[in-house]
Amino acid sequence: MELRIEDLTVHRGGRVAVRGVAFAVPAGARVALLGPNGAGKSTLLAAIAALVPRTSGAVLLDGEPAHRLSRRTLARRVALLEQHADAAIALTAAQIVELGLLPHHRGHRRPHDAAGQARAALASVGADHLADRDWARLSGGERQRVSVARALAQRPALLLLDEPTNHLDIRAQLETLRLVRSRGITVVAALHDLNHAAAWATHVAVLDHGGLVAFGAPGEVLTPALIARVYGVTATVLDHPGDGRPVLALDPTEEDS
Ligand SMILES: Nc1ncnc2c1ncn2[C@@H]1O[C@H](COP(=O)(O)OP(=O)(O)OP(=O)(O)O)[C@@H](O)[C@H]1O
Repeated sequence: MELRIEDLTVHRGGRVAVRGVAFAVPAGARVALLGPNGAGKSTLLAAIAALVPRTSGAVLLDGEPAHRLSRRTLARRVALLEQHADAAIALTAAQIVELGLLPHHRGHRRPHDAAGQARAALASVGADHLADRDWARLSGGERQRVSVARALAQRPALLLLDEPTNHLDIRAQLETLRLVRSRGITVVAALHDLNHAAAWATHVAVLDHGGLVAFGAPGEVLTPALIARVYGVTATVLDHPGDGRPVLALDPTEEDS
């Protein structure tokens, strides 16, 4: 799905959280959404999914304004993995994943192979062993894997991920990013790890105080000057000895250390 964001402004709690953001990516792009805490990443993701109202501007999904689509149509096309999953739900992991199939139900009928689809989605994130466990009793990382499975079970054309590697061990982080890449769908992921962004994304969008301060290919955007300006961190960009992709070595700047 092609994603186009036009001059998008969003208020939260009476303050501007996203300010005049505009960028466009073709179908199949992987966008790493970067920026310090409070920069507006979660708000932008929620606004793309039309879960928070826009103040002005537009989100176009394959050219159609998202705010004109019905909830059900949106849910069939766009999945959002939120940052903080609600733990207080009395369902098993498999039942949580089945919730991802809801937009594809016909009327009130659940697909006949819903359980199989849920198990397959769990298996794809290496979490089939969790299927019958209580969601509320899973560890943070286990819950994160199940949430990714639920989002994939939704079969979206646009996948929005808010810190998808949160709580995951390093292997699970890399596998999760590889898994969503293998789907070939458009993905926008808020990330804090600049090296994950450099290795995984086709495009990088950097937010600061709600505004878009840089957008482009990772190698063009993730410069020491940009990283110092936005994060107050000294970066040295190295070439990965294997494939030459940029690898960032990071240190706090003098005044922040
Ligand atoms: N529900 C809300 N009500 C009021 N203000 C909010 C709400 N959610 C976010 N904000 C404010 O909007 C701004 C952007 O927050 P947002 O969560 O989008 O940032 P973020 O880049 O995702 O941050 P983080 O990296 O810490 O998750 C912040 O100033 C935040 O305090």
